[in-house]
Amino acid sequence: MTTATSPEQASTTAPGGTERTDATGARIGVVTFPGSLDDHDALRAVRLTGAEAVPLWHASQSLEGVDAVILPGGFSYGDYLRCGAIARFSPLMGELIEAAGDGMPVLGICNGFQILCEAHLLPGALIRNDVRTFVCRDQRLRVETSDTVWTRDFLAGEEITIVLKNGEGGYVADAETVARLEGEDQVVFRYVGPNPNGSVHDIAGITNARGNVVGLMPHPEHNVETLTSPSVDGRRFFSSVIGFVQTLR
Ligand SMILES: NC(=O)CC[C@H](N)C(=O)O
Repeated sequence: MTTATSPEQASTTAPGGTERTDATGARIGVVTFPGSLDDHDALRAVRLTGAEAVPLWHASQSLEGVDAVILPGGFSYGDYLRCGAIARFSPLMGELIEAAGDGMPVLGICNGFQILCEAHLLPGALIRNDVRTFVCRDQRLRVETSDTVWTRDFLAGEEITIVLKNGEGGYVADAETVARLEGEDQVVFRYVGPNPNGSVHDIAGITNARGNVVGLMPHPEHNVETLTSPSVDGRRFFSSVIGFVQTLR
């Protein structure tokens, strides 16, 4: 356990640890699948914003009492079949689907978003970028709604910069689903400027109807420190959910 008195100080703890920062009392789990890449950055971002970061293993059947869960980016199961198609059947996903149904906050980042779609916690699918190449860039986004547990600390209409890096980021869904997402305020993020991957309606991220499950292709966990990033806009994803968890206490 760290004796840090601020989230900044708490960020000096080693990656992968479970130290409680005591800054907020929130416990946020990050699931590691075989092939996950960004789990350590997600754990670090959680600590940096003042919550306890809890590493969760995909083959476990316990969410260890966490308040919220992040499915991180990467290449789970080597992207075989389709991105996220195998990870969706990991034992922990059964627990996660049940917990999400009960209102637990769940954030899927890139490969995590792909897994959430494969698990039908979010509608639609992610397909190969229309440019047929892996895209990696600082991406301008518009926050379309602050009415989710992961975007409470943003203003609707605000523009932010978050890293985008994927090969299969084209969001698709049938016309009826897209109309429902648009009509029910479930499009959470939209690409600003040239569409980087062919996503329908420039959609970069969506939420379920309840606003507790959010998936997006860009990577907020990489935009939390000025040393490595042109923006720290990613921090507010984590502060949003921490604030939400605190309202439940
Ligand atoms: N950064 C990621 O999570 C990549 C996701 C997936 N492997 C893709 O290339 O689309």
